[in-house]
Amino acid sequence: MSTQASDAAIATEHLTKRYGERLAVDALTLTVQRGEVFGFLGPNGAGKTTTLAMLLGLVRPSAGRAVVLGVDVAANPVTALARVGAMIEAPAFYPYLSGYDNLRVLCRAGGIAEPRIAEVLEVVEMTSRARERVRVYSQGMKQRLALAATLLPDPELILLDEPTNGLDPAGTAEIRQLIRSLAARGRTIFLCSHQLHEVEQVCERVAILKAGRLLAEGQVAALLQRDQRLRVRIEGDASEAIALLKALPWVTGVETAADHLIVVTPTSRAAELNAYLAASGVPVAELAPDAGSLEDFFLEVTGAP
Ligand SMILES: Nc1ncnc2c1ncn2[C@@H]1O[C@H](COP(=O)(O)OP(=O)(O)OP(=O)(O)O)[C@@H](O)[C@H]1O
Repeated sequence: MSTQASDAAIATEHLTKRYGERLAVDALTLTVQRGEVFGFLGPNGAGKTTTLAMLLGLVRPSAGRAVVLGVDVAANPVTALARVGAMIEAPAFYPYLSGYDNLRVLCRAGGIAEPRIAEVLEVVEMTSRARERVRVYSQGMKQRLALAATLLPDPELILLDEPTNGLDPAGTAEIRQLIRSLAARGRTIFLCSHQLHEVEQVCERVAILKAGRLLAEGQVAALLQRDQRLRVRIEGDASEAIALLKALPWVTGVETAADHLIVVTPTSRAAELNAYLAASGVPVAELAPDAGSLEDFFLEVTGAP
């Protein structure tokens, strides 16, 4: 194992899971650095849950391996997972007990000292509602309590599978804020989600999986080439502008969108491009970096409709 892999929060090497003929995860090699918020994306059936299950030692890989916080999961599951917390399914709490008492049950089962409960309730901002029965909690409050339960043993690495499932926009924003605050406290977050907009807002890096295979991995900004695309709006007919732009050696592409052009060029060229078009008699009505969305990129690489 390389030094880089042993320092990483998660390092998988050719991690593979085969169910009979079906390759659920196909030689996945992935590194998540400590302290990162990493997004793990893919359409239904891509292999995300199977990967999570292998990271948690719940499913045995057919080949390859998973190293979590420097420890091989298959060889030393107890050591590897001691500092890992996971929120995988909709949480099951006792509805007739308070949030606090539910956490107390978990503390007893896990040998965790009770003062820790107040700390995690504070983190998820549930202190004021902790004495109420879970039965009266909203979905968002239940999710926050689930996150509090995940945080009880003070995990260094937190795996979250669709943590905002079933939440309204306000609940989603709260969880997003929580993820940010956990990252600010130095935790590593591995976030599986279909909510591309959400992933884009909290993750520095993402990996996109389809049919078990890694299609793309990298910094969100780099994948979206945010520094490489300018959005240019020309009043009226744009054909002359297109011809002029295509003639420039530092423009590598011009795409026509609904009411504007996307010019593939370093965004640092914006002023130069503006001056060039104006000098050629084509005034520019609007010029801005093009913020492509992760959703567009996702659909592009996964080939979804
Ligand atoms: N226990 C199993 N036995 C057989 N096939 C399985 C098993 N678990 C998963 N699969 C198959 O492996 C593939 C990957 O499934 P997985 O649940 O990991 O995908 P996913 O990305 O989590 O999808 P979703 O977003 O729908 O949860 C799918 O084709 C699935 O049918």
